[in-house]
Amino acid sequence: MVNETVLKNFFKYVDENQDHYVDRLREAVAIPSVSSDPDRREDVFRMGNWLIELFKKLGISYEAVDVGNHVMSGKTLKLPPILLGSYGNDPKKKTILVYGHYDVQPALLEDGWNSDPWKLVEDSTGRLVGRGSSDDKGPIIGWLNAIEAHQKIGVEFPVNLKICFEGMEENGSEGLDDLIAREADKYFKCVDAVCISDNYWLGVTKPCLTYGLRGISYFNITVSGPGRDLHSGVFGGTVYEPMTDLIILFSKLVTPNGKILIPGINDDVAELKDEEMETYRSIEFKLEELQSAIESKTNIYDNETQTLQARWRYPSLSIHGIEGAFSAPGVKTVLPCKVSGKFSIRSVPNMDPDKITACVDKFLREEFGKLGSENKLQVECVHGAKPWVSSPDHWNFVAAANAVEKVFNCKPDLTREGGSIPVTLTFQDALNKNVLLLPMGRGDDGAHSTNEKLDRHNYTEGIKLLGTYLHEVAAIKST
Ligand SMILES: C[C@H](N)C(=O)N[C@@H](Cc1c[nH]cn1)C(=O)O
Ligand SMILES: [Zn+2]
Ligand SMILES: [Zn+2]
Repeated sequence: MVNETVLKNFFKYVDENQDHYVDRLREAVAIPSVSSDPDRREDVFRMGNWLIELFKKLGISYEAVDVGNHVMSGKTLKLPPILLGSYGNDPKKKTILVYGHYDVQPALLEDGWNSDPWKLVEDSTGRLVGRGSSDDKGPIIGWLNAIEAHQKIGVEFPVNLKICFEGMEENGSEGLDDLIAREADKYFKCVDAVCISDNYWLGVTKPCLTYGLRGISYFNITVSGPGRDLHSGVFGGTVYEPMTDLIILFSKLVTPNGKILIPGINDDVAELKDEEMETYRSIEFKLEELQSAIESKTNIYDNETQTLQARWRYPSLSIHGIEGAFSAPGVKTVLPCKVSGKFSIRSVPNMDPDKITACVDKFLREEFGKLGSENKLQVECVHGAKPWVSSPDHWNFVAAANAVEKVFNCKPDLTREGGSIPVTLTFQDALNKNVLLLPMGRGDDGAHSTNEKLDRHNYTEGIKLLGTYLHEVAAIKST
C-alpha cells in the first residue's frame, strides 16, 4: 500500500516549490541543445553538463558515456554523451529505468515564434513557452525534481532509479542502441521495468498511458547538376534544373489527403481487427481538440476514429524541407545547382525499415529515370526506427494508472502515439522488460512546432505523477 501521508507531503512540497521548478526549466530551455545543427553541438554538450551538475547536487552517481563521433553535413562531430545515472541500490526495492532526451528540435524566432524560443516565458494562463519545455526538458527535469522533493521532505525514495538521458534523440539516437546492447547485462542488469516520459496526452484535459509508437524512416534525396548556382536569366531554359527535378519527385510521393503513392509501402500494414476497433470507442478525444492544436480546420477526416487510426496505425509521409533552396525574403533569381529534399515516412506494424528504404529507393530512381534529366540523384535513408506496440496489462501500466487516479482523479486513456521514440523497442528487446510511456504534456503543446509550451499545471502535476508512479511501482505485486 502506498503511504498516503507521504504522498500528501510530497504533493504539498511540489505545489509550494513550483516557481523553483519553473526557474530550473528556464535555465535548461536557455541552452539551445539542437542536435541536428552542427553549430549547436557545443550547446548539446553544455546541456549534458548542466544535467551532470544537477545529478551531483542530488547525489545521483553517474557516468557520461562517450559514444564517439559521427559525420553530419560533411563535418565530423563528437556525439553528445549518454548520461547513465543511478539513484539507490537497495536489493529489496524494484529498479525502474527512466529514459529521456536533453536535445531539442531547432527553433528560430523568424519561424513564427511570438517570443525568443530560448527564453522561457509564462503567459497569463500558465503556459510555459520555450523550445524543449515539453519535448523533453520538462519531463526529464521532472524526474530529478521528484528526487529532490523526496530529499527535502525527508522521505525514503521508493525504488532504485536508473537514468538514461541522451542528447541525440531528435537526430537518430546515434550510439544509443550499441550502448544498450553492451550494457544490457551490466548497467541495465537489475532493471525491472522501463518508463519513458517523452510524449503527450491526446487532448488537453485527460492524462493517458501510451503503449504504441510509429516508427520513422527519414530520407534525404539530393539532386545535383550544374557546378555552381546560376543566373536564371542567363541559363534558365538551357540547363536541367535540380529544383525542378526534385519538386517533380516530391509530387509523386503522396496525395493531398495523405495516401502514400510509393508501391509496396502499404503492403505490410497490419490488418485492422475487431478488438482493435473496440479500443477507439472508449477514448475521450474530440476533433475540436485536434483543430485547436493545429489552429485550423485542415483535418483530413471528419471523425475521431479515422483520425486516430491515421495517426497511430497507418503510415504517413511528410515533406519537411529543401536544403540548398532559396528561402529568404526578396526576389533572388538564382537557379540552385544542388538541392536536398527531406521527407520522412512514419511506419506502423508490420512495416520494416529496410523494406521501406528499398521501396523508396527503387521508386525514386524509376521516376527520376522517366524525367530524362542529365542531373544526378542520390537517395539516402538518414535514420530508420521500427514501430512499437506493447501490452498495457503489465503491472508497470497498472502502477501508472493508479498514479494517474491519485494525481488527476480520473482513469487514464490508453493511447498509441503517432511520433517515434526509437529507443523504446531497443529497451524492450535488449532488456526483455516492459516499457511504459507516461506523458507529461498536452496534445496542444506544439512539440517540434513554433511556440512550444508546457502548461505549469502539467509540469507540477507531472512531477507528482512521476513520483507517485514510483510509489505505486514499489507497492504493486509484480508477478
Ligand atoms: C515523440 C518524441 N518526443 C519525438 O519527438 N520523437 C521524434 C524522434 C525523431 C526521429 N527523427 C527525428 N526525430 C519524432 O517523432 O519526430
Ligand atoms: Zn521531439
Ligand atoms: Zn522527445
